[in-house]
Amino acid sequence: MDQNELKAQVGAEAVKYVKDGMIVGLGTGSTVRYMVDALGKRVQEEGLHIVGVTTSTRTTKQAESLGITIKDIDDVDHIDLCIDGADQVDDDFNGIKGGGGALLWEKIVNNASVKKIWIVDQSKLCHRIGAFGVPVEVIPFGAQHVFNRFVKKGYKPQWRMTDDNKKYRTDENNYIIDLKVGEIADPHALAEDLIHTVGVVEHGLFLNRVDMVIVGRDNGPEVLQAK
Ligand SMILES: O=C[C@H](O)[C@H](O)[C@H](O)COP(=O)(O)O
Repeated sequence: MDQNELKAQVGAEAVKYVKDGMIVGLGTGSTVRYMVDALGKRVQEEGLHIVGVTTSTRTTKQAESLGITIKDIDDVDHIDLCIDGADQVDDDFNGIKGGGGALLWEKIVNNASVKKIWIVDQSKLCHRIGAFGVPVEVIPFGAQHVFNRFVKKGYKPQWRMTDDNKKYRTDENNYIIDLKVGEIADPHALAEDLIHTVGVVEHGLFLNRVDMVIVGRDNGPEVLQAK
């Protein structure tokens, strides 16, 4: 199976966990896109009643176009189930997210969710996260100083750029700096350091934040439960 088929496979598998009446957190990314399509199909064909809370304007647009009711996160008091993608997941279920720039809203939705599922194709699994750069969302004011600080710390920062060579802007109009740190020996220590850096809004290290990972494999989806 090619990567897109694996993404479609886990997208279809994940929506089986959505039950009538649920408030569902909808992640962002190319894998989630398949999941939202599959969820839209259930809404249209089975009359499934759910409310979605999205993690990006992209996902809002897609979900609404499929007839999924969307509410603002502050108009719900909790989210029953969040289904999101990830860029890397390690043996301890630590993840890196934010390859699509949605890490801030994703972490807020993750925080408000009772149950959390990630959907990934098999290429995303690793022993230690870090080969995929860690995205860090920073406010524009003084962002170059934050960048310079990361250089001094040896975090090998790179500005996230758009195709037309402008600094990428998130849904909150912030910048993203990707840290090309390589395999991370202590992700908790790095997370602590990043979140205490003035100017940093959030980072893409998602540690102890998932209950189940559905992995797309050639012989069918594999469900991994967090210990
Ligand atoms: O900001 C984007 C999200 O964290 C995505 O869930 C993550 O980057 C994985 O995306 P994809 O399914 O496209 O690989």
